Amino acid sequence: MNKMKQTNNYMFAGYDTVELAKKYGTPLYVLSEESIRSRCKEISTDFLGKYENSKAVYASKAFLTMTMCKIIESEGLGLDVVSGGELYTAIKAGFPMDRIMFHGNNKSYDELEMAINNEVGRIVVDHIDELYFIEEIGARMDKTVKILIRVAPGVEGHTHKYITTGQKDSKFGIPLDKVTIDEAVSKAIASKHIELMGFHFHIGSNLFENDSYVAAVKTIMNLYKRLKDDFNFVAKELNTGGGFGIYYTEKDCVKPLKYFTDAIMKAIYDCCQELDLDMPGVIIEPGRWIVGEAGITLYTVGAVKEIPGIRTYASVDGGLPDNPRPALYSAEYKAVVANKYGLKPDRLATIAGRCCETGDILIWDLEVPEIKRGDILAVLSTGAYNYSMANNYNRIPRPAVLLLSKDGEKVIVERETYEDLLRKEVVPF
Ligand SMILES: Cc1ncc(COP(=O)(O)O)c(C=O)c1O
Ligand SMILES: N[C@@H](CCCC[NH3+])C(=O)O
Repeated sequence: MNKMKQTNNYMFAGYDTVELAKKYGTPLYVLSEESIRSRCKEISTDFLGKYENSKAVYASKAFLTMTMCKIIESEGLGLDVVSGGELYTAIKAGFPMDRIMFHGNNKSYDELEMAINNEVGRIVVDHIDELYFIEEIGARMDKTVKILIRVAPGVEGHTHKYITTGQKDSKFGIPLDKVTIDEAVSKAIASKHIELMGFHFHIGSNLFENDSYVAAVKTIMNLYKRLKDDFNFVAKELNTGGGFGIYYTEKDCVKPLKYFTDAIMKAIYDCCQELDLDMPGVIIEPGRWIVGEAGITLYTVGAVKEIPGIRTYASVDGGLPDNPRPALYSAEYKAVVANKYGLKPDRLATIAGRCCETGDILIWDLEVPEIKRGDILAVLSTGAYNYSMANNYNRIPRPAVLLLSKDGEKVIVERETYEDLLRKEVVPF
């Protein structure tokens, strides 16, 4: 760590990123432990501490390692997992199973068995078949399983269409029509091995407005009222999902957590008053909001190609394999030339990834100072859905993950090697 040195180098979490690139190589995912923890603390003060019976679970799909489980555990949050692999990571990290929320639109029977055997806190049922599976497994293991039912509330989040989930025409959740809901609820309440705690919705990801949350809350609270009248069923919980947007570029009009959570809580409270219902315990599930801005990715610039009168491409030593988001969702990022941080940007460069894929462009028309081979580029806000969505396209090994804190720097995931790429191969002749 070198806080005092006069340098043009970009500092992140108190560390000189150019030194980090030299020491650990590139591409390199770098995470600030303090930033992650400070987001968790904001959840504690502005949501958990403010509203009785509230819970927050971190959506681990955004970024999950055993170290992350430890951080989340120590901050008092729960964990949303969507697969046996995510659950296994949590188990291996010793994460308290009663704080796990197990999701998934197509959980396998084996995954449900694994979840029930490990006594996860809640299973979020996404399809009516799961109720039959849970009942059967619960009976066999002699356990009662607490569940929520996920519904698609028929609300569209304003975000990329690949990351909206709350609309009626969605693969997620049980359709909200009366026949289907009534079948699910009667099955759940009749079961000796299921305890229905309430419902769940998740509208979409990277949202900047609270209106769709409020609309979804109203829909579900009206459902709670109807279920109370028709089944004498009182929902104890409501899980309103995650999806709070973060800062990627100047275009993003970021709001504090409480902009979302206060609106959600007010809408629930108002509905309870109006419909004569008890306040349910409310759960939120942020992923990106906790870890997204806490991460950056460092690259080394290689080939710089100027096409006169058209554009300059600066290719880096990573791209689509460590960050598929621009190719998948046209996601936009900001970046700085880390070794020239003090210099005024006076030209444009398009940051290209190294894959054999025309669409492997990380950033179009980034404002930069002179950029050349050997420069270090820091792409910002890459903490969420970068490492977790990384792949080995073109047989490119995945980068290491470095965690920075006041106590020092720690490699929490080692860089993959070429041998790792061959590890599961079997040559039959
Ligand atoms: C069920 C569920 N909860 C929470 C999240 C977390 O989303 P985000 O990372 O946008 O907060 C997701 C992903 O969109 C999700 O599918
Ligand atoms: N992978 C998406 C987010 C998906 C959220 C999960 N439902 C992204 O990178 O933006």
